[in-house]
Amino acid sequence: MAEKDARPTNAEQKEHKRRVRYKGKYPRKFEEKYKELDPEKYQDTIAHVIQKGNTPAGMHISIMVQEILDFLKIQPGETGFDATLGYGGHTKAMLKCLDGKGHIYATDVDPEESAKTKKRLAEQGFGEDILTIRLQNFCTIDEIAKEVGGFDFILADLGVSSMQIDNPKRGFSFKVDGPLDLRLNQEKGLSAAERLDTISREELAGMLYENSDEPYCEELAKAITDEIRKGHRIDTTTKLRRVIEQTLSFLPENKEKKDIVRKTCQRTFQALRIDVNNEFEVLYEFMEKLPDTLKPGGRVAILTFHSGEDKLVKRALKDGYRQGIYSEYAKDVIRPSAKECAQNGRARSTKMRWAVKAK
Ligand SMILES: C[S@@+](CC[C@H](N)C(=O)[O-])C[C@H]1O[C@@H](n2cnc3c(N)ncnc32)[C@H](O)[C@@H]1O
Repeated sequence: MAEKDARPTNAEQKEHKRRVRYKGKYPRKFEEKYKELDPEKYQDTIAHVIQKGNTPAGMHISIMVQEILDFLKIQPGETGFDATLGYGGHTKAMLKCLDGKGHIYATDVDPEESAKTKKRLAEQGFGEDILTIRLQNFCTIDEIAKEVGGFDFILADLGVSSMQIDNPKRGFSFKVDGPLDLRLNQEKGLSAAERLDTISREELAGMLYENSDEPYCEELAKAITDEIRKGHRIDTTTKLRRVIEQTLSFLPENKEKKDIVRKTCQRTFQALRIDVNNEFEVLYEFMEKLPDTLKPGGRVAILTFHSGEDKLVKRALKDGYRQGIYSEYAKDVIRPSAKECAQNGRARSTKMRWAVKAK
């Protein structure tokens, strides 16, 4: 049998209206990812994105959850502290161990994300009877501990959440264009762009070296401060990335160059983020106060994401052990499994350390 002619007839052609331009199956912009931005409502889409090894927009996949729970051994009736609430994934896992008895106090400095997490957890049955969320820096842990009589367990999952990294308005990622902000709380302090406005070449080189071990710190500091002195403000993520690319243009054109540029961008953004949020200062203060906030036999687990953080945590726990404050501490770091790293690329740089307060 001959196939029917699929071409349109003259009449059909006359009626033909121009189709609306096909925008593509997937939203390109962060704000258009409506399904992912409301993850609890679109569970299938979210499961699919996670299964492909990606983190859905507006969500954070908690790292080393089982390893943390195995170490903390949370019992119903205990009182805990989650220093870094974020999306609340770890908080929720720890709350489940309480089985309705006990309490968790959680802090975060991000007003935008912590409000969303508070609402989400309350809707899932974790209201103020069992969970208290404070918009506070974790270095104020001593104030909360004093109020509640100390903690049986503490978790700190340092750094930034995926929601913060993925939101272009926050300026954490060099991969998308946005204001060069990098503050965990955009309502307080100077943005990274404002910090660069007045920084000297020497101070910037020192910041890049101290915060990220940046090998091209001198070249980058010169290029960035020269650009600003010429009146070209570096106030977007793209502008900073371009200066970095230009500074490294002397590198031979080979397959390693792309990787070097990417890593230099990562380190530069990290150094600025550490600086504008005083990350080392507050972590140091937290580690100093930590022993007095733990009850005898209390457990603490800390996840770090770069060598500066890890060194600081390791030293504080080791010193505490030597002084007899901790009865045990992690002499070696615990790493996420290969399976977890394959499923969540953001887990690859994670190191977990722990300690137990002497009785
Ligand atoms: C890696 S995320 C935590 C993710 C969380 N554990 C989860 O499972 O969803 C780190 C969070 O800590 C917060 N944060 C970073 N430094 C902080 C500080 N000094 N005080 C309080 N919160 C802080 C960030 O705003 C971010 O939300």
